[in-house]
Amino acid sequence: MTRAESTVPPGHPLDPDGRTVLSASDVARALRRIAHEILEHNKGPDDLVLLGIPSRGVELAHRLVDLIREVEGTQVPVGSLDITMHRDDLRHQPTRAPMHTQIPTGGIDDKVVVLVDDVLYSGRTIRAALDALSDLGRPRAVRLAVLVDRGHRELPIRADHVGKNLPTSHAEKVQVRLAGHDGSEDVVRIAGGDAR
Ligand SMILES: O=P(O)(O)OC[C@H]1O[C@H](OP(=O)(O)OP(=O)(O)O)[C@H](O)[C@@H]1O
Ligand SMILES: O=c1cc[nH]c(=O)[nH]1
Repeated sequence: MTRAESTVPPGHPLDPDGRTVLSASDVARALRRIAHEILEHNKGPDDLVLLGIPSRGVELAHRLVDLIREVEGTQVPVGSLDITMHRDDLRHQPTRAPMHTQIPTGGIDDKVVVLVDDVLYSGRTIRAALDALSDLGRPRAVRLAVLVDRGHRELPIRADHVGKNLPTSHAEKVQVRLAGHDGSEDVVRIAGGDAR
C-alpha cells in the first residue's frame, strides 16, 4: 500500500509501516453505516436475523445488532453459523475443529437472514455458509454484510453491505482485529504469502 492509500496519518503510532487500512474509529463508522444500510434496505428491523460467521463475524454481528438497537430501540435476533463441515477443502484439511452454531429462538424460516463476516475473498466461506443455512431452514432472503471486500472472487457471490472495498493482490493478507476478539482493533494488510 502506498502512503497515499493509508487512512492513518503518516507517522501515527498505529501505522508505522503504512499498512493500516482501517483504524478503530474507521471500523466503528463502517459498522454504523452498515447498520443503517441494513435497516434502510429492510425498511426497518422486522424479520431480520443476523448470523455471524466464526470467528470474527460473530463479534461483528453482535455489534451491528447493538447499533440497530441504538437506532430503532429493537433487539434483532443474533446468532452464529459454523461453516466448518460445509467447507469445500475438508478433504485437504480434515482436522479443522467445528465452531459454534447458535440459531436464535424463532429460527430462520421466512426471516431475512443477514450473514456477517469480517473479510470476503474467494467467496468459498459464504458458499459454505449458504449450504449450512439450508440445513437449518428456509429464509425469505439471505443478505451478506462484510467489513472488508478484498476482491478475487472464485464463485458468483457478492456482498450487499461492505465496510470497505479494498483492491488487493493475492500475495497479501487482510487481517481484521477486533477489540473483543483480539484485544485491539484495526484492519491491516500484510504483504507476502497467499492468505489461503
Ligand atoms: O472468501 P474466503 O476466501 O472464504 O475468505 C474469507 C474468510 O477467510 C477468513 O476466515 P478463516 O477461514 O481464515 O478463519 P477465521 O475466521 O478464524 O480467521 C475470514 O474470516 C472469512 O471467513
Ligand atoms: O486476506 C484474507 C483472506 C481471507 N481471509 C482473511 O481473513 N483475510
